[in-house]
Amino acid sequence: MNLLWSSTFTAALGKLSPQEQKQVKLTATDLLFDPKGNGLQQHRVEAAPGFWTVRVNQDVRIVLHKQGEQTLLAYVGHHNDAYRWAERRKLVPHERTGAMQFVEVIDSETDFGRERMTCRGYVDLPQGQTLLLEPDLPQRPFAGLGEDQLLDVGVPRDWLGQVRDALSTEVDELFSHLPAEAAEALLDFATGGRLEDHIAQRAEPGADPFAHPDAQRRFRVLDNIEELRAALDQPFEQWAVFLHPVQRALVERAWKGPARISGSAGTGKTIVALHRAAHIARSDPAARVLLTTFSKPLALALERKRDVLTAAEPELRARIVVRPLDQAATELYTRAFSQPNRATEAQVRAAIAEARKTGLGGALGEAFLFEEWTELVDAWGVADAESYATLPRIGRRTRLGPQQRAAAWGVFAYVREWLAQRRLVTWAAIYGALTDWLERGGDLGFSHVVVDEAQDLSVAQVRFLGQLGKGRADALMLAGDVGQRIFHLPFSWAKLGLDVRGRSHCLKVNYRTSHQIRVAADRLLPPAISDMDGIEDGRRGTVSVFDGPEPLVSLADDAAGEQQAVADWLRECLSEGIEPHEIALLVRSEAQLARARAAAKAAWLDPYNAQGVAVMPMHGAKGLEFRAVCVMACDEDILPDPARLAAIGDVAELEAAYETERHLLYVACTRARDRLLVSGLAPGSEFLDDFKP
Ligand SMILES: Nc1ncnc2c1ncn2[C@@H]1O[C@H](COP(=O)(O)OP(=O)(O)OP(=O)(O)O)[C@@H](O)[C@H]1O
Repeated sequence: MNLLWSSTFTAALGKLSPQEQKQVKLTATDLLFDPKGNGLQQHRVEAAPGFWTVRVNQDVRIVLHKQGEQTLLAYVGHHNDAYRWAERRKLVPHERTGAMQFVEVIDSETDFGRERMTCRGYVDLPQGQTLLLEPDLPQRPFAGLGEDQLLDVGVPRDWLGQVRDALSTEVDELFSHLPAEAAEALLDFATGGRLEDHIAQRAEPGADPFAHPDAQRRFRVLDNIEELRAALDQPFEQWAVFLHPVQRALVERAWKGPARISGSAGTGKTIVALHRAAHIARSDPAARVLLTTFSKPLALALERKRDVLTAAEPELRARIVVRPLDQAATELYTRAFSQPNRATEAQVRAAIAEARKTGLGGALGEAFLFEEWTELVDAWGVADAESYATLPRIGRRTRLGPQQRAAAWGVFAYVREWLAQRRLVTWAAIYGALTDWLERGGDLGFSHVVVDEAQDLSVAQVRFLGQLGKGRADALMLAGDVGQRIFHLPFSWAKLGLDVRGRSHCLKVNYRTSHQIRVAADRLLPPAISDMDGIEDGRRGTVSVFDGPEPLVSLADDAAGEQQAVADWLRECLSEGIEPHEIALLVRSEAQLARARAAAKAAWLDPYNAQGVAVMPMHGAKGLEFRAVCVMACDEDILPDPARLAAIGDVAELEAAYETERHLLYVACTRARDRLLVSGLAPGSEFLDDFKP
């Protein structure tokens, strides 16, 4: 017998109480041992051929679909709900694509279409008459689409009429009844995209309908008891089991060099990175994979996800090592050389200041010299005046004449000496030494490296990774979004030896953020952003898989007013069942944290209850997600941060720094799944003009 698992079962299991979930797990495990279910009470669902129910307890039933030797865990719910679910579904391969689908039976009495004509095109006049507002009259966005076009993207034949008839006010409701591939295609079309971009792969005659890429995003074969246990233990982690066909293709692809996965926030780049690491380890028993990112909290989050993904494969887990990149580099450096004594940024700044006090550096400012040191001299390991004089100043915009370079070198030589006397090494020096060491044949200890949040790599890290990627065709994969670069100014990867041109792929389905929040956040950025190597990441054509309320912008006259507005919003979130730990208050920097804490406190009578809410600067929220987010203190003189702009030593970099501030607001807003409030003091940050429709 083959036991299959469906994403609808996962979603339904998550809605039951913990006690009921436990009982469901026991019954499901019994099924694997006793597939015929002889010891279990099973009943055919008369009105739905192929469907059966299995008794879990007095009230709860698992819905199975049986076909030959195949048993599919389809749904689970309370008695009447379970039967109703089964009675309204068919499990059939799509006639055009061949992908197995649950097709909903259309029931016009109780289902889709019933609310029609109570739509927004009408308003009530005071005297009780109704006026038709022509401009807002709902359209039928899919009326002009032909049968072939709809079948090509996976719309079931039964639903062709409903799709063509649907009014623009009904499409959200419509999508919730359609298979995901069809809903995504239609949503993209309704928001200006092309249906042709979503034509589904057609299965070969006789092919297994469950093996079709679109079927694999909702059905999974369970091979053994460990897999079933792992799936039941982590029932809500859909991402661990059901990949989008595009995600799966990228995970399993063979590359001819370093590859990059891009896509706007929430499109599953991290998920692809994780599955890629697991795929490599699975397909090559000798592989040892380093899965890395830039910060400790993000690495911890990756580690937790790795454990979920490899729960049934402990051997695999041991060969996927998760580390922040700096930690991995430190361990490698210690092994190759000795324990590094690392120089802090403050020490380097102090050395520069000292050099200038001795009269070095001419008219060049400290901020400029620090950037020149960090981005260029230190990053490239420049060791003498001659090399500096002829070094192409990649990524630096202000031109320096020979005399200015000579003056600057005086300072850098001083800093090098200052660090050497104290036996201090900078991060760039650590990465530089490792780059040279790799070039000389040093053994990394990993056969493959997968990097998440790659848009925030430093120059020295990119050089190191470039060297590492030269070894084998698919040794390196990077995931990142240039629109979320918040720590460094842009620079060319290719010029540093890391060339992903022709191997860069953009994900377009957003799993995290509601359609409404994503659309508003996308307005903060240009529709397409090119990196310094000319690779363009388009945001157009991205679709979200669910809807939610419109994001709100609230500008108050004073801090007390903002506090009140945010506290009201927090209470509203709680009244909707959102837990405190599912909410975040984000601010530009540490200095505004007190404003956020005051708002959290004001929302609760008992301030200790406020502790569950995450309050942090925007930078710290990178890679995280929450059901509800309030981005606070978006004041005119806080965002963009005037201190950061003032610290830019090279005026030619100002625009890039300004864009980075904009990215930061984008990152903060896209942490929200369902609800987003952006607040501040009037007139508010200039970026908010773009955020509003
Ligand atoms: N195939 C999938 N099925 C279900 N959920 C998914 C899938 N892929 C991604 N997700 C979910 O979507 C959310 C965003 O995914 P992820 O963090 O990988 O996106 P990202 O592109 O890395 O985002 P960011 O750029 O903001 O870091 C997560 O909650 C993740 O579990």
